[in-house]
Amino acid sequence: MSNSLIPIVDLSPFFKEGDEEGKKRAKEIIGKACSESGFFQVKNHGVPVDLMARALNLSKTFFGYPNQEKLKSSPGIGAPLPAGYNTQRDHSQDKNEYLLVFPPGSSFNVYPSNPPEFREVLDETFSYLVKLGMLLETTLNECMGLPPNFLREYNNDRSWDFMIGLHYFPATEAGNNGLTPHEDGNTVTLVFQDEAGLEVCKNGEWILVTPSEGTITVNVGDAIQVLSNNKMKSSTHRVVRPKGKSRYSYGFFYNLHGDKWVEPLPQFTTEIGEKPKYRGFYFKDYQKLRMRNKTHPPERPEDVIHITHYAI
Ligand SMILES: O=C(O)CCC(=O)C(=O)O
Ligand SMILES: [Fe+2]
Repeated sequence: MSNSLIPIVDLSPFFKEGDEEGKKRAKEIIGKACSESGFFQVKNHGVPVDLMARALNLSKTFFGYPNQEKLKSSPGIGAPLPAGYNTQRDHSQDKNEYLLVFPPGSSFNVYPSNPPEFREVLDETFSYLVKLGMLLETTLNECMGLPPNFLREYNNDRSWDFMIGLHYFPATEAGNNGLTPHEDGNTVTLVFQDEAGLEVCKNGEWILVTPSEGTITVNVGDAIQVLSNNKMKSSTHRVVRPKGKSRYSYGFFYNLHGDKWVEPLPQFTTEIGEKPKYRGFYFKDYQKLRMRNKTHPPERPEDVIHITHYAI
């Protein structure tokens, strides 16, 4: 396993005037990656590298606290997803604990009060990742050949974006699963990690994403796959826990507001004479079904809800 199959895209041309050639090159790599595996990495992405390192270090400190302290930030009710500190149920195959936050200022958020600077760093990291999500969405818009700003205008409400700080327990004799193979439901996910463990499926093979400082991995989610009628691929990935050490990561989910209607766009169906491969749905219904997979894991794996639930 190696990650030479996962392209690393230099985004610096998007942060300076004039480098049209550099932008074009980056877009070509991104377009190809999104239509093949739905997965690539980015560097020079505008998110300060030292901020990413601080966020990882602070989450290490937080998850190292006794449960009593962590449980002080247990989720309230009413949010689309449980904001705050969460553990997996004992029988869950996913062996991690996590802290979930919505955008800075969201009334759903339940921040830990310790370590004291954690809240500010979470908010700052979130704000940078939103900007990166927007840049990648604009790039995808172009790769998909959509009218300028189409995705930006469709996905114009940022209140359902969320970020999770994850702590995976070290692998044991009993198993090394961290997260079972899955696709993300949203539009675009950004991940950074301190230890290897994230693997992506390409042509039926699992490829390890080796962490390198300052690099962010990007994967396309189900919403883009549906809108593009499968032109873009929602990446299948999993997390394998390393032996003898904990693993920390952040996942940022550039999302859709729950009231958005998701269905294959005419550009990928009627306008080119192709049948839609999915029926339409409200995003909140899909997100709820996916959350239920976690809170009430079905006994039979075939009963876990995936995007195929809406396939025609
Ligand atoms: O922890 C990671 O590296 C990936 C997390 C992930 O895939 C997810 O939360 O959906
Ligand atoms: Fe994921």
